[in-house]
Amino acid sequence: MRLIVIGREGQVARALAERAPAHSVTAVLLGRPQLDLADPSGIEDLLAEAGGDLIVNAAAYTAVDQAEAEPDLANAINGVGAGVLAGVAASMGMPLIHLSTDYVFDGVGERPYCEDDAPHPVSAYGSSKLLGEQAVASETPNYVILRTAWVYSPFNRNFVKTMLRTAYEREEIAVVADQYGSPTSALDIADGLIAVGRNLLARPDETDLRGVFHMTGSGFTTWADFAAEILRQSAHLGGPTARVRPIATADYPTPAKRPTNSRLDCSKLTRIHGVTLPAWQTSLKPCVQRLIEEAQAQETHP
Ligand SMILES: NC(=O)C1=CN([C@@H]2O[C@H](COP(=O)(O)OP(=O)(O)OC[C@H]3O[C@@H](n4cnc5c(N)ncnc54)[C@H](OP(=O)(O)O)[C@@H]3O)[C@@H](O)[C@H]2O)C=CC1
Ligand SMILES: Cc1cn([C@H]2C[C@H](O)[C@@H](COP(=O)(O)OP(=O)(O)O[C@H]3O[C@@H](C)C(=O)[C@@H](O)[C@H]3O)O2)c(=O)[nH]c1=O
Ligand SMILES: [Mg+2]
Repeated sequence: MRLIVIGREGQVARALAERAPAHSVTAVLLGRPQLDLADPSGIEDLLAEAGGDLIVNAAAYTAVDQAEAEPDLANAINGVGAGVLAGVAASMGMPLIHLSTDYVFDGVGERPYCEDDAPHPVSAYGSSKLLGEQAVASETPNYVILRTAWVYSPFNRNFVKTMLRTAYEREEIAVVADQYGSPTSALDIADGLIAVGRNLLARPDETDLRGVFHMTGSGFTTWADFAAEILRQSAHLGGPTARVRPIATADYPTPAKRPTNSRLDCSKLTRIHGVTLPAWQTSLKPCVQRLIEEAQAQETHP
């Protein structure tokens, strides 16, 4: 299986590149400046040149707060750009796996969200990602949208890296304790996505395998408890640590509103694709260890 992955430096893109060989998969990564989703002319030529069995859209405008100030750019990349890519996938006869987010929901509901619950984004980023879902579904029937959440990895920017970096500088970190969700390792997403991709290629006419699926790490937590676990594991491994002070969302004002309940019900993915991601705490450990080792290596060999 040969994957064409859009997004070169992103967490999921880099995780796919790292995990592909273990699955005997080839991942070809395309990104800016050659391929810009905000300027989708010429995408078809680039994809034809890359050659592949399946397209993965792992590129997105992901700066949640910044998106409030530039919603048009977020919509162009996450909405229009995603749709153009889906149209190209359709015309080339390839399935598309597109990544989406828990932030398409308002988070007001009390239980984990299912795939057919009505989306209702409360941020510009969430709205742009919902536009993308709708654009993908209108361009091709041969798609899987994987909604994931709270993604972390050794790559790019994410909450785990922010907490470890902050712990080097401070003794206490205030973190919101009233938003619930599931931290998800980009490396686990890569493993799960490759399994989904194999199913799509093996059974090209099976409509049940297509559509929207939720895919997060197993179990739920809050950002504050996630932070506490990151710093507990770090301390245990000889890395930086800090106290976590649980605070309310109201005490951490941000430009973008986040859902209170970001929990996603992932049972459809288990049932239809046979994919279940590990418990969030299990996958966190090797990531924290790797980040600490990378930081230590940099200190010793500057
Ligand atoms: N991060 C998270 O917590 C979550 C992410 N998701 C979704 O998962 C997917 C992957 O996210 P993640 O790996 O974390 O993303 P990252 O923020 O790590 O990376 C995003 C990638 O998109 C690329 N990109 C941005 N704009 C464009 C553009 N105009 N044209 C081409 N490429 C562009 C960036 O390129 P460059 O390197 O050039 O900037 C970068 O490589 C996205 O769809 C995201 O919405 C869903 C839930 C949670
Ligand atoms: C850094 C920091 C954040 N927070 C809060 C803010 C926010 O509510 C929460 C997480 O902060 P972040 O900036 O990482 O959150 P955010 O960028 O909103 O993360 C989101 O990114 C997009 C791309 C997604 O799709 C979502 O699934 C989600 O992962 O923690 C604190 O309370 N204290 C802190 O020191
Ligand atoms: Mg952020």
